[in-house]
Amino acid sequence: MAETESAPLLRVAHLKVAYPIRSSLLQRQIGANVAVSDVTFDINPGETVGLVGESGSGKSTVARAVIGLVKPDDGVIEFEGRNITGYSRKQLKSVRRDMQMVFQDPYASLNPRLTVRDLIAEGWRVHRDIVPRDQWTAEVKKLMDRVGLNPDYSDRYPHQFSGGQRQRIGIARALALRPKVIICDEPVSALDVSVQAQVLNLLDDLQEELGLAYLFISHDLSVVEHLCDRVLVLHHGHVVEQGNAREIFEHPQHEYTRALLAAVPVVRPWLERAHQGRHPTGEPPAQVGQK
Ligand SMILES: Nc1ncnc2c1ncn2[C@@H]1O[C@H](COP(=O)(O)OP(=O)(O)OP(=O)(O)O)[C@@H](O)[C@H]1O
Repeated sequence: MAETESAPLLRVAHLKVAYPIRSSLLQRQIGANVAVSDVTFDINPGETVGLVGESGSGKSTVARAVIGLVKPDDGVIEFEGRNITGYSRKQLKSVRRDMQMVFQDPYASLNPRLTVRDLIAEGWRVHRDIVPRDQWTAEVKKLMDRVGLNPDYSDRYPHQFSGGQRQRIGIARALALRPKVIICDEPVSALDVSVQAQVLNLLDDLQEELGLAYLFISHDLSVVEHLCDRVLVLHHGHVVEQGNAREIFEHPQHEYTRALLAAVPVVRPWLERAHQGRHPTGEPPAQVGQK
C-alpha cells in the first residue's frame, strides 16, 4: 500500500520521554518516570502503523510526543524530512495541521457548548487559508456527509449524538484540516463492538480515498491486525517487536506479543472486511442523526 521511494512522512528515532516525579508536599521534582525509551519507527504516506501494548506501556506518550504535547528527553521526530523535535508551539502550528488526532473518548474531546458546525470549522479559524469563510457551512455539510452524519444536523450539539456519531464528528474535525497523517489514539475502544466496526471501516475508506497515513494506537490486537501494515509492540516503554502486521500476528517472536495475542478473546467477523474494499453485510442499522 505504501510508497517508500521518498523520505518517510513521519520518522521517530530513539524517542525517550520521562515524566517528572514530584514530591506531593513541595511539588519539587524528585526523579523521573521513563515512560518510553528508544522507540524508533517510520510512517510512509498512505500507511497504517499500529502501536500496541497494555495500559501504561507508553502508547499515548509516543502520540503526545509526536504531536508536540510532551517534550522528548531524547531522540528525534521528523515530519517530511524536517526535524520538528525542538519546535515551539508557533512553529508546530504548520505541522499540526498536517498531523491531526482522533481521541479515545469523543465526548470528552468535543466542547459540549459548540454545535457540530462550529466544532468542525474550529480549525479553520486558526488555519485561515483552508476554506474561505463564506464556504464554511457548505464544507461542514460535505464533511458530515463524508463521515456518514446527516448534514441537516449541523446545528446540533455533541450530546444529541450517539457515541459512534460523536467519533464521526471527531473524525470530521480532523479531516477539516486536510491532514496527511491522523494519530488515532484508541479511537474505538469506548464504543460498542458493532459500532467499532462502522468507525473502523470509515477510517479504512478514508485512507483509501484520501491517501491518509495513520498511527493507530490500540490495546486490541484484533483491531490492529486487520487495519495495520506494520505493528510495534510496546512493553514498559520499550519496543519488544516490530514488523509486518501479518507476520507478527502469525509468527510472534516475543513472549509478550504471544501473551497479548493469547488474550484476544474472539475473532470479530466484521474485521474480515478490512482492506477488502467493501462493507460487511449485517452492519447494525444506522442510528438517529446518521445517514
Ligand atoms: N502526565 C503524566 N505524568 C506522569 N506520568 C505519566 C503521565 N502520563 C503517563 N504517565 C506514565 O507513563 C507511562 C506510560 O503511560 P501512557 O499513558 O503513555 O501509556 P498507554 O500505553 O497509553 O496507557 P493507556 O492505554 O492506559 O493510556 C505510565 O507509567 C504512566 O503512568
